[in-house]
Amino acid sequence: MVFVRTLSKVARQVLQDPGCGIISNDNFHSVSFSETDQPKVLITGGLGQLGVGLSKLLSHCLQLLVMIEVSLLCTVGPFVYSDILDDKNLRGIVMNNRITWLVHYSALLSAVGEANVSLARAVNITGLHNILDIAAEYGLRLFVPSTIGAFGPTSPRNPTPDLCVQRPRTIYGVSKVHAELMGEYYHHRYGLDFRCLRYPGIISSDSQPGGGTTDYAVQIFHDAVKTGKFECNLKPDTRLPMMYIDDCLRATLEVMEAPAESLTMRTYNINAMSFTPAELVTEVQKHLPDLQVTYDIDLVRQAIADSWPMNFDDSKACKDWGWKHDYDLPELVQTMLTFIGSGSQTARAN
Ligand SMILES: NC(=O)C1=CN([C@@H]2O[C@H](COP(=O)(O)OP(=O)(O)OC[C@H]3O[C@@H](n4cnc5c(N)ncnc54)[C@H](O)[C@@H]3O)[C@@H](O)[C@H]2O)C=CC1
Ligand SMILES: CC(=O)[C@H](N)C(=O)O
Repeated sequence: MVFVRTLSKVARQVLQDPGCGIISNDNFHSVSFSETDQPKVLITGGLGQLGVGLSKLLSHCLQLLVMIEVSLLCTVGPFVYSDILDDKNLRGIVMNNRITWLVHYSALLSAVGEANVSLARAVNITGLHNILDIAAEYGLRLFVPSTIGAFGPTSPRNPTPDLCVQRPRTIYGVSKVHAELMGEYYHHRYGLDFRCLRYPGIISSDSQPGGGTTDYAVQIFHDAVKTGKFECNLKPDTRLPMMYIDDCLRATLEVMEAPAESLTMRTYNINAMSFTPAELVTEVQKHLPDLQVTYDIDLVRQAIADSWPMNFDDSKACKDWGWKHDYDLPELVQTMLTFIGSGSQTARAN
């Protein structure tokens, strides 16, 4: 049970250092975070792929976790309805819940962003402006994820370093470069405690992917288990950096907890593995040899993928705050099939 392993790792950390995770309403006095206060975490985009993962993880350690969503459905934790564009409402949520850490996951991903540029611009850019202002005003520690999508065809692709040309060709990528730069600007200008990781494509079993270019690497597991057939929308030799969600969430908590003096930058690449659809199929077929795979290329997604990094250089994250991934491709596939396989058996039994 790999997920449990990650949970217990975080739980262990929390027990050893009460300042790093447990929330107590009793001893909370200030809205500004200090090393002795315990964080109260607000997650925006709480029902997305990453928000579900992080809120599940933190709900085991934290007594208060607030999530913001555009819909009223709720899985875990206290839950607040709000549009990221409604800055007045956001301010009220932060103030009333005495939030100290904000994890800003609300966004439109790369493929859906291209299908609705004006909405992506509003959510990813105006939404970010709201979050930055509120975080600066209330002295919050702010995490905003960036992505491999923040690079473009003129960036070095194999490997892609932290600092290089960034000229993405999607509204998603443009909004993420904007987020990196605005966060760093607010840090230098106003002292905002802004922290940002560039995630690879994230793979998880307990929610559906939200309209990205790397979605195929999640969908294959669901289709392989349910139907034994998978139609891939990227070419078989398209190489992209990927990461299992447990590694991604652990990296996020580690960078949030890192002492400020250990951070020589505010935006870091993180890396785990890098594979093509063909390599992923081969690994899945080691467990499900009857899996049939066909290719029907989505031209929009393919063009995006061809402009993204093939390998990510995360040496700065390793050096500054000790980042190290746990999952490589074989463990990822084994874990995904175990979770999705057992989930579908339970569903069939019910
Ligand atoms: N999943 C991945 O592979 C990667 C994700 N990221 C970043 O991580 C973050 C979370 O990604 P995912 O969870 O995969 O995305 P997702 O698409 O699964 O979830 C995004 C969430 O944002 C919410 N949202 C959209 N419009 C909103 C609005 N107006 N107000 C409030 N909430 C709104 C959606 O309801 C959804 O729950 C995003 O910022 C994304 O750019 C970065 C790199 C890779
Ligand atoms: C890598 C990402 O940022 C996301 N999964 C997408 O494909 O848009």
